[in-house]
Amino acid sequence: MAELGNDNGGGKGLARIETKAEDGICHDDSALPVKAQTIDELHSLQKKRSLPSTPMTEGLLQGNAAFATLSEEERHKLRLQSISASLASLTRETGPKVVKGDPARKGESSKTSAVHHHDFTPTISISDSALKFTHILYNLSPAELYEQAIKNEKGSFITSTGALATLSGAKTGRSPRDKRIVKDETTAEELWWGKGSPNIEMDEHTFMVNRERAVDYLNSLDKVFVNDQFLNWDPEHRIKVRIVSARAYHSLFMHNMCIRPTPEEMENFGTPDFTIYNAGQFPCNRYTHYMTSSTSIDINLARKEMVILGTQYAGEMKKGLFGLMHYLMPKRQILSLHSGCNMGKDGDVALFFGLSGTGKTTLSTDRNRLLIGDDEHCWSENGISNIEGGCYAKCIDLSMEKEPDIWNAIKFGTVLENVVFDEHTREVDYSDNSVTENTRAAYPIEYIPNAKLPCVGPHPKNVILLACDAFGVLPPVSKLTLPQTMYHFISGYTALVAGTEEGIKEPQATFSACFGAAFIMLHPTRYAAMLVEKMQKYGATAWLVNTGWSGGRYGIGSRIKLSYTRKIIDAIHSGGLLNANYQKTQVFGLEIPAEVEGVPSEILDSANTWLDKAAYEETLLKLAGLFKKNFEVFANYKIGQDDKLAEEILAAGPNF
Ligand SMILES: Nc1ncnc2c1ncn2[C@@H]1O[C@H](COP(=O)(O)OP(=O)(O)O)[C@@H](O)[C@H]1O
Ligand SMILES: C=C(OP(=O)(O)O)C(=O)O
Ligand SMILES: [Ca+2]
Ligand SMILES: [Mn+2]
Repeated sequence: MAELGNDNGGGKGLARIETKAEDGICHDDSALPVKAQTIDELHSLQKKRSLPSTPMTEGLLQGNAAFATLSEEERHKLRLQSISASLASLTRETGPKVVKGDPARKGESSKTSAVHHHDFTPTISISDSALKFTHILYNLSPAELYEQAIKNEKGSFITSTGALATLSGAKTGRSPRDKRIVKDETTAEELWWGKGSPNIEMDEHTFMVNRERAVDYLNSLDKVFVNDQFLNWDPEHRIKVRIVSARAYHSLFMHNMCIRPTPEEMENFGTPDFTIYNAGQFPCNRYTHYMTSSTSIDINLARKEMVILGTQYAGEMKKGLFGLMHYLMPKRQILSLHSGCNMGKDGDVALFFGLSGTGKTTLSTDRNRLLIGDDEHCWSENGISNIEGGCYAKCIDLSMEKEPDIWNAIKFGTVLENVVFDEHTREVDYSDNSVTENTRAAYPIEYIPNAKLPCVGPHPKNVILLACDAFGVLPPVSKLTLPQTMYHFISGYTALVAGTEEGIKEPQATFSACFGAAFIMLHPTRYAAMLVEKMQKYGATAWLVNTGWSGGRYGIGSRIKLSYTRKIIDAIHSGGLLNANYQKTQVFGLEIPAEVEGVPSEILDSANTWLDKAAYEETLLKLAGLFKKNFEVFANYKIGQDDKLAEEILAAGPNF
């Protein structure tokens, strides 16, 4: 065995290999050694502390004047106190002791300012849980949330394009039957209750039982995530929301979906206007009054709180907040809309209404236009504003060719829910529905290259009602009169196919008032009246677009090609379609154009596309009957100021 050296220090170990800088050999050794004395110190050098946020100027602090005079440290302390108060429960009356930062990284954070809340006299005896700390992971960045998710949440992986793949658990869609709204003296008067309404009541006490269950669960954890963010890009009507959740997946989802505050806005956030407690991993107690399953989504408008138990589907949070906006905004004469929205280069704005899966996200994301938002908007005196800061796209069968902008948005920072990927390459197979048909991508709106920032625009020129008609009888496009617009807006029709099992399944007609009955709080006619008033005032034209079947119902015909639908939408935007020759259809009385550039004319009248004419007639009448039956509940309602309008709307439905 060769000798390694000659200065063997008395058998204490291996001899040192001598390297001399001046012999010109070991160049890679010539750099200065690291400054750190220990491994821990070395690791502490890896992460640079974020710069303190920009000094505040007077103007930015309107309404938060008290905050302005405080030092950075005092503001941090106030924030922790506010979070502690958010997490107050019966066992810990003033909230837990909260510490900023990850418990796994003890001593690393230079700002572990804890808030101890035990200088009060407890009215009930302290429990063990009251003595523990809850670590708060406050407004973490996407990178930090990735690390948290991958370390702690099963089913979290990085995909080949850098997105965070997550599993939402047993629930992969919303649970509207498990949603409850607290009925108190005020909401009993204000909200829409009873037949057809999405608002199922619960009492204040039961809400508190569920709230306590959620808060106790969250407080029992070592750490919880807190997001402080905004809703609504209209600065006059911005709402501050706080989301407390147990999963990094939920925190990243809301980071993407709500409006992200700037560092200054974060410093001066103050008290939230509304708080979500997402304890989705933990079930509700089925023995609690009003509960019919282990899932409960509870909204208390008086307390400005929402509690989630028993479902981890993240869309529940975004749509819960949408419900809140449907309550708050009409009080300010602002119309809240379940719609996508985009704007042409010349400033022409279009709204896309439609139920889930009808194409709001797909069609509002358009290479040639600026994206204002894909799902939730407000129409005020100031024009249109997006409520959210991100998009939530369906990804089943997503392809680069058909939807390039959505495809490219699936990168670092994007949450990919319930998709299936190759275990080695981590390439996603968008055609795989093994987990669910409702696979989703949530990304910040700026991931779409032609997003309109800030997400606001002028009053709309076109209002497009989307229906995915699996019966295959509605025409691909028709121009609507104002009463027809109201009729179809209040009806809120779409028909999807029930299941994904083999074999032909009957299409299921769905009627959802205002194209979003699950989220509205007031009677549909209240929103409809506002829509009429605004469309008249600003001269908008409405269109009904069938993004569903043609040539026969589901199982016989086929879905209208996305490329044709896009051509139709192009013709609406350009104004060209206004000049087409129109002809009225039977039964529904819809005005259909003879020609649309780039679309085969024979498909424009659905009757032409069916081989079996008798089956067409029969299916048409069947659907018309379903419309009629659905509208019965609205027949006696007044819309707007004059009675004539209500009559006209009723007459604008199918006639047979
Ligand atoms: N003709 C069409 N028009 C619109 N979408 C279509 C069409 N054909 C197929 N699709 C698919 O339907 C789905 C529409 O979903 P999405 O745009 O997310 O709906 P929403 O945002 O209204 O919930 C997408 O997966 C899209 O690719
Ligand atoms: C998130 C949802 O919205 P949409 O399908 O309309 O995009 C939903 O309805 O659960
Ligand atoms: Ca939606
Ligand atoms: Mn959508």
